Amino acid sequence: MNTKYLDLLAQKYDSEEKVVTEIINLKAILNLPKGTEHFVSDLHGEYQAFQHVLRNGSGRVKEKIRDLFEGVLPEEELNEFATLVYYPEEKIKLIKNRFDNKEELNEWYTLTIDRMIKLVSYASSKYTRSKLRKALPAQFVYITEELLYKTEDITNKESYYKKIVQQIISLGQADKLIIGLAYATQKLVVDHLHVVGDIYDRGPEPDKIMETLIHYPSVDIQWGNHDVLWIGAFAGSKVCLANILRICARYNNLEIIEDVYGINLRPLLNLAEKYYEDNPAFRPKIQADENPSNPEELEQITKMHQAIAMIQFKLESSIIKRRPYFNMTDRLLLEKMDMENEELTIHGKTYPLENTCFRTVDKEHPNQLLEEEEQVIDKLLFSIQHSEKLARHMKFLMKKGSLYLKYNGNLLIHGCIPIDEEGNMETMTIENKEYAGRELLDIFEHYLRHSFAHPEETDDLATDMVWYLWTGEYSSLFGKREMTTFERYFIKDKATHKERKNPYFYLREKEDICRKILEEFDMNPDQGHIINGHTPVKEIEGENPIKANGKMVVIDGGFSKAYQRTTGIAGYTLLYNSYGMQLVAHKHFNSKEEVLRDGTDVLSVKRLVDKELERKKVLETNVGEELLQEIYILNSLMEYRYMN
Ligand SMILES: O=P(O)(O)OC[C@H]1O[C@](O)(COP(=O)(O)O)[C@@H](O)[C@@H]1O
Ligand SMILES: [Mn+2]
Repeated sequence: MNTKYLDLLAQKYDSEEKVVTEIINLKAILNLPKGTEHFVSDLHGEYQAFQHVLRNGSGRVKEKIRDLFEGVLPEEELNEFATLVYYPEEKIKLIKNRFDNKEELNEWYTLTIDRMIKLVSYASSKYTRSKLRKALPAQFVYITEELLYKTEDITNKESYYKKIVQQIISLGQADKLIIGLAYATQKLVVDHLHVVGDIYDRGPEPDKIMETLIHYPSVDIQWGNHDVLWIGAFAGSKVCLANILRICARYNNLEIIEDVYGINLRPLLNLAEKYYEDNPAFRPKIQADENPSNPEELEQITKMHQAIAMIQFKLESSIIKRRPYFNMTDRLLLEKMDMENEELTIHGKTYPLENTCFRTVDKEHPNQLLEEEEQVIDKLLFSIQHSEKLARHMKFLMKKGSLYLKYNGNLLIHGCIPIDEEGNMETMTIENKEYAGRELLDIFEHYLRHSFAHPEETDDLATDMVWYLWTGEYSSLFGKREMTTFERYFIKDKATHKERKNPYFYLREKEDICRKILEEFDMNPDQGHIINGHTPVKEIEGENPIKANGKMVVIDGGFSKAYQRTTGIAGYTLLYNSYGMQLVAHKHFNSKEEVLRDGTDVLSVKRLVDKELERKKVLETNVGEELLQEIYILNSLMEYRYMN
């Protein structure tokens, strides 16, 4: 091994003891049970629901509480205690209101601190002391450790500990300690978070989800089609930009653009006011439980929605033309339609067009942007590329994200692996070279990263490719033959709205197909699973999220409120701990306030995906591999520095 490197390392480990201690520490960690992985997907801006799932660890917190206190505490108190762990600040306030005097409150403090200490101690039992210490509230590490010893039954010290707790209470620190311990529990029940795509679009607060992820100790992201749309917009793709604005208008979420990311929509509004009117097809979808905006505002949004949709359709045409191998010429709908008679022929059938808004479309050159439209989209692009907050969020998406991930033997991917009816990898020719399977995904990712690194390029292949990932036939994120956005706005007949799915979506029910895909990615098909998001599992219709004899798990049950009617539940999440995998189905989440008030929890049916015969250790995980490498290096340092 390079001695320069070892010399450098010796600055950190400057004594024999330090090296030895670290080696022993790492070896000990290798033999601990593997940490719990938590998988979520398709969050779609639903920050509150996501927070809830994070805070309850998909039911892990409740499970630990049950293990400790079931039969000891009545159900109501169990629930109340669980809620305290999820939302400690708010719950403490509510509980405190209940007491008439200090004595009662102090009694509650004493009891609660004791329970919290038991819970933290139990939740940390499979981790090292050092890990526990990191999870504890910094200012209370020493005190908490003292209290934790108590649970190891040193009864003659009883009064000493009572004193500590009393001191904490009388010094006014009890709230802080309880809050700190609650968060420590949340941190301890989950070791690593995987977000299997689609953080953005439809719901109101994707930015807050991003902030949460940025501050989360251990996380990775597999990009979803909606996420790459945002990345594309930031990386210079005007058509991706038009799409994100269109979706925000459609879901009445333009605040994200204006207020959160600070993008000025005035130019778009001016254009919209000039050319568009109210139009039922472009009124935003408003959830029944949300306050509708005032009528004037709704009309403005409806107009902007049309303005940006038309810009999108025009911009798409230029890409389709300059990239013949995207194989999308049948999507050149603006030139295919008969403007005079307001008709469009698709797959040999002619349909009337309704709710049209084609005032900016020139019959001779239907794909041509008006100069005004061009100026608007340029201004918007400038503005979006100069949003500091968006830059921070997009950089994080790039840093922690990838198109697919191999992690602890499983293959995580948002959408699909494009295959044909026989289950063979589909081939796409890009610049005269053929790509399929894993190579295709790798080249997609290569282009996406290139585009991100060159935001000044707006119509090179890499930038166009990001849009292809959003909507192309062989995109591993989209997985459908075409996106029928145009038809959904302008054609009544729902048959034209259907988007034909890649055969992957029915073939993934078969074990041999899943095994083949795992092999394509050099993974062990006996051990591995494929974990997908992207397509809502319709529990209502009896669809099973566990497919292919357990080789395939689909965890999109729809955090997105807009989709809960079709799924019947509010999302699946997956847990993978040392005992195996568990799928958790979440019931509809209304609000944090409801949980706080009623102690109701969106709890969670479990189904076993897989059960390890022997408890899995850190040694057998990705982290374990890294630790082994570290041990190897430390051993080299030991020999080089201290053993001769
Ligand atoms: O429900 P909306 O807003 O019409 O969006 C539908 C579009 O969203 C998509 O389903 C993609 O979004 P998902 O990744 O969430 O499925 C497209 O296939 C479809 O055209
Ligand atoms: Mn998706």
